[in-house]
Amino acid sequence: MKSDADKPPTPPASILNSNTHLLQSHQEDIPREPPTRQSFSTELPRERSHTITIGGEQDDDTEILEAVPHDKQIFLEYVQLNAWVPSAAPVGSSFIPGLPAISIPAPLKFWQKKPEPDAAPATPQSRQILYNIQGCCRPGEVLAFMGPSGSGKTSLLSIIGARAQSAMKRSGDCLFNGQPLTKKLKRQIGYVMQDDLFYESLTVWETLDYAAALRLPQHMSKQAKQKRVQMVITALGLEACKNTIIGGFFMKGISGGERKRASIGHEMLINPSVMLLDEPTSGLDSTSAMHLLQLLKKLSLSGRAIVTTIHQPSSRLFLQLDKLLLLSKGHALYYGPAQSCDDWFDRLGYKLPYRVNVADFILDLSSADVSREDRGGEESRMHLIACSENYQAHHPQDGYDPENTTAELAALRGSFRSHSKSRGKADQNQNQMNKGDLIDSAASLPGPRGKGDSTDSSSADRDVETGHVSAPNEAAAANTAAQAQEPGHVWGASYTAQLSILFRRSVRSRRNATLSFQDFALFLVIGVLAGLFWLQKCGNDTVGAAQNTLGLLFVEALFLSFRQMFVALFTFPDEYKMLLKERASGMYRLSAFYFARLASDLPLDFAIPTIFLIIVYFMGHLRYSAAAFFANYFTVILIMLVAQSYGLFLGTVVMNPKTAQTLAAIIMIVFMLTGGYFTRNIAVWISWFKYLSFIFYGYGLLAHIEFKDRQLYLCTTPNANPGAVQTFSDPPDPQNNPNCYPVPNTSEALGLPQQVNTHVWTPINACALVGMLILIRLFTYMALRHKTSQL
Ligand SMILES: Nc1ncnc2c1ncn2[C@@H]1O[C@H](COP(=O)(O)OP(=O)(O)OP(=O)(O)O)[C@@H](O)[C@H]1O
Repeated sequence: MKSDADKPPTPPASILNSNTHLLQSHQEDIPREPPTRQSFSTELPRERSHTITIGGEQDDDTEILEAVPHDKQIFLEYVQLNAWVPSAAPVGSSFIPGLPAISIPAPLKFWQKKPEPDAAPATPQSRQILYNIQGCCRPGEVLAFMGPSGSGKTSLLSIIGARAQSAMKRSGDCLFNGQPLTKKLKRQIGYVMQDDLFYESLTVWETLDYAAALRLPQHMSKQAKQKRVQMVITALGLEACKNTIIGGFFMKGISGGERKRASIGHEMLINPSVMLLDEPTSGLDSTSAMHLLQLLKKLSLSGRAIVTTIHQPSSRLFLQLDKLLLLSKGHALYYGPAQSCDDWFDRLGYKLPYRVNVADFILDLSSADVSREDRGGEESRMHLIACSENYQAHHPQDGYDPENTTAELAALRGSFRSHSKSRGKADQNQNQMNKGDLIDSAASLPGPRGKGDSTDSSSADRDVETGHVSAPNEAAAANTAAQAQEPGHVWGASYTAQLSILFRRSVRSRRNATLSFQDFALFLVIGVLAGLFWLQKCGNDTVGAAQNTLGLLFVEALFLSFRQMFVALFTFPDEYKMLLKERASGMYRLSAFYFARLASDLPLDFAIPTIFLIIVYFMGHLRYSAAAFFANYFTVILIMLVAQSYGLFLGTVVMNPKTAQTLAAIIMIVFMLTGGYFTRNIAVWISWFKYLSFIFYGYGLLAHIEFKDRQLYLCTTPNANPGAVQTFSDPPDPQNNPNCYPVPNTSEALGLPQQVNTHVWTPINACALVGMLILIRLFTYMALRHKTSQL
């Protein structure tokens, strides 16, 4: 029996009245009683025929999404999840991120100190960030992951949503209706990331419209898809900003909160059966956050399982949650009905202080910020973890049941009291708890051993040592079976539709970046300058003028390819995160994205250099013939495309822009030097470089176009040394000038590495460029596929 002194003081009437008012205003959403075990029955909610509406006065009649039919509802379980991340950069880390580290043979590691005999063991290569986490979320529930920063919420969510980074090793299972995640199921899951990734130049409407076109089923008409977009926009209160661009660092667009809502809308479009949200309320004011949580609650009530991480909810937000998993440094500190967590901690001796928000209190507990007379903060945290893990070993699904636990909790308390006496005071500064001790002590309690058996964790540890991510055999078999049963790969849009939508989106998303004034000015200025440098220096048939022309041809090839290669370096790194996000949602095929992205560059690839080429061609007096002009034009475009391919390839393989730029500069210099203009008699052992150089083939081709079947003349001036070449005073009409005589071999006279007057080199050069273009683009595609293969 509690004495009167133990009772909390009665709050003032004003607070009671305001709370009553609050409860009345949300009485549909806020449970009056804490959920009991019955409210988490294993039965899935029945199919509802009605559509649901968002709360709030103006939106009362707005349909958001249809209820999820019974056969599409998903029951989500995560079983014995452990995760490890690299704790330090691996020894011999890779020069090129993404490629395996180069291992240096031991005899060459001469700079390494010999290990001292008594030195401490080497730093472990991985750090465990999740420990035996388990639980479930049924359709109709909102499950929240809470915990201090770095406790593992995002990691856990990313594992459940199959978005974890490849660097993260993991063991355990995530089951969706008892099956591992298949690609088809993945399309029924909406995943809202912590970072809101969008194309900055697209408006909110365009963003959602393209997403709807790609993600919604093919049988839906365009009008139906647009209606869905409008519904989502209205439901999320984005009407006012629907025609505003998303924006980014350089262009101001919609606000952070609107961006977050657009992210949620992006996932709501597909009417998902499961929604996973990482910090959806961050950046929102408390009213918007409340509306969002109400919306999630309503979405759950129409047959969806909603799992969200949430950082520091207000008491109002906290009341919207059905279930809670409280994490502390990767351990579960509490798992069960959200509204019963204070009861759990109360029974373990950690009473919620009066007028303290329960969310704040439990975050303090998980940060080891709450202590008792007999136990410090860290010791309390470890004690609570052990109690929670032991309890979950007995009740792996639903966690704490307030109605049926008193005896077990009493046993837990008794066990820990005797355990801590025998063990002495734990080291409060210990960073990682000695899990073995505590679990063993908890395991000694009566009752069935659940999946939290410590032997499991030791086997998981073994997995990490071998670098292998374990998965139980049955799960692996079920996975194979599930994938075998999967009826085809159903994409939202057909392949051609994907190509067309992605092409249009790609062109639109770069409308601000492309054909900018700077680009136009760059080509105009460089074109005019180059034209002025070569004005009146070329244009007749003397060897001197031809040598000037060769310089111009080389600059033509070099300037455009330099620029194109360096621009292309950033193409895929810039869009990589977006690609990962969209591919993880199963929005389109990689090849559709790849071809659409490349095709969307083509109009500009042709348009931009045209200004430069026309100016240079005519000011530089290149060959006056339509055939020669177009041949020159298309050759330069081809050279540019090959340079662009090199850039795309480097950017994809390396991803780190700084490293990619360094490599690109080295490659360009080598290709330039071996291109045939600067160095003409290279030593044989190094001259093979030229066969990799697109400049070598391109320059050769341009020289063929310009000088093929043209008779050149070598001119001398009277009284000059015989054979002296006149570079600045070549006569305009060498054919009729007695001081000029025809050269028998144009290539030799010009010092060209290739014969211009044979029919062999033109097709060789053209084929080499086309072959390079195809091959490098194929390699780029393969590299991109490899980079995204974790999805
Ligand atoms: N790829 C990684 N490499 C190294 N450490 C990682 C990696 N991913 C996660 N971690 C570490 O794992 C721990 C959990 O990170 P996680 O992002 O899941 O925490 P969180 O609870 O979501 O934090 P926050 O609330 O601040 O977002 C952190 O200590 C983090 O540094």
